[in-house]
Amino acid sequence: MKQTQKSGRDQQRLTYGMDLIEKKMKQTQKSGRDQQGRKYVMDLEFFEFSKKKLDGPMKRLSSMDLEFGRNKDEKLIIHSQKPEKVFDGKYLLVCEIGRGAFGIVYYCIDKNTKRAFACKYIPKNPKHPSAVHEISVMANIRHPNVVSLKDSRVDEKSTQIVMELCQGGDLLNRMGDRGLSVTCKSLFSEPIAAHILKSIVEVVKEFHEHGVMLRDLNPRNFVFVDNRDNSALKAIDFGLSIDFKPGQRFSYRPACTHFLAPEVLRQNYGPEADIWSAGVILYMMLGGRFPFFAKDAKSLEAQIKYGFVDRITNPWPRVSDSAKNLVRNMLEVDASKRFTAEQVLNHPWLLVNAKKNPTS
Ligand SMILES: Nc1ncnc2c1ncn2[C@@H]1O[C@H](COP(=O)(O)OP(=O)(O)OP(=O)(O)O)[C@@H](O)[C@H]1O
Repeated sequence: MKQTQKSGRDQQRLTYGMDLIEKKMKQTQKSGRDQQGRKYVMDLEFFEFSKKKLDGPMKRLSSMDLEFGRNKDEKLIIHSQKPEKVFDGKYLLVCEIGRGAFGIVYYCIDKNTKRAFACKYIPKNPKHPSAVHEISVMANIRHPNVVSLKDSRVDEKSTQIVMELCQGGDLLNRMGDRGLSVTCKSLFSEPIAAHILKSIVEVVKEFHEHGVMLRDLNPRNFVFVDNRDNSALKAIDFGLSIDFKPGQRFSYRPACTHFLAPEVLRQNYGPEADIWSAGVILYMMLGGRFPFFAKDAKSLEAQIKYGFVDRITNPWPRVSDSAKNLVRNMLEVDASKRFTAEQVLNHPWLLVNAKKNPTS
């Protein structure tokens, strides 16, 4: 009896893991957008299946592999080793769900409560000493649009962060699904764009009130809780965030150039730069493409510093004047004249549209 229950549970886990991988692979195939060459790893040993029981799933996985594997980096990897234990085995790492420059994020299960979470595993890296800051930011800033911290641990080898699991993909993927840079259409209706912008700028406001600048505000760092159109949006990844005092200036330049404010490129900036990055996201949602785009990094930087954004050609004639006004005030080259988070949240376009049903 016990055995039957156990294998039923294992089967459920396996089905879940397979679905997750298949979904991820389909997304990647559909958008063809895995420039980072991410590998999706499922730890089959975790399921404690006997060789015989694994035969079926293995066949299925390897056929998917053959179908999918156009180049080596996109291949599905079947892992035969258990990932490193986290929290002395308090959590089970099921499979990888994301990977950034510094950390690997796993789908994990709390063995006691059986609830699912995301666990970010950051190997010790002398070039990235701020993992502890990331934990303190998550512990101090509790907000409905900020992914919540469940557990954290720092040891001599790594930093481990267990947090709320968001399964709706990131904002950049969602924009890609809706034709970012492919169609000359707005990616979202104005009410949906307003709901998304409100969530983002609420996060900026909360951070700035806590004296923390996000610095790495871009659509990859906002994830949806689920796949619904009106899903809640949550900020993740605070590895580059930094505490600031009023008037303090910074010079460190993050990598994500498309979202950087002109003053960040000049390496002399303060928290106003977060609003510029949110303005770039608003522009993309309404305009269907990046506001600044160039073949090489040098011309891209020149465009950003000059700050001209097209609000005339398609789809802009169909976008409301009020929305265009907000875009202009967020993408203001002069940081001292740029809207603050408070001003964005009180802009008539946001107030009116964020009240509307987001599925409209
Ligand atoms: N709470 C979460 N729920 C679901 N997926 C998540 C969660 N946190 C992170 N991810 C996924 O893992 C990926 C990597 O996470 P994250 O951006 O925090 O790592 P990083 O190493 O700090 O990245 P970066 O290169 O941007 O510094 C994200 O892009 C996202 O797809």
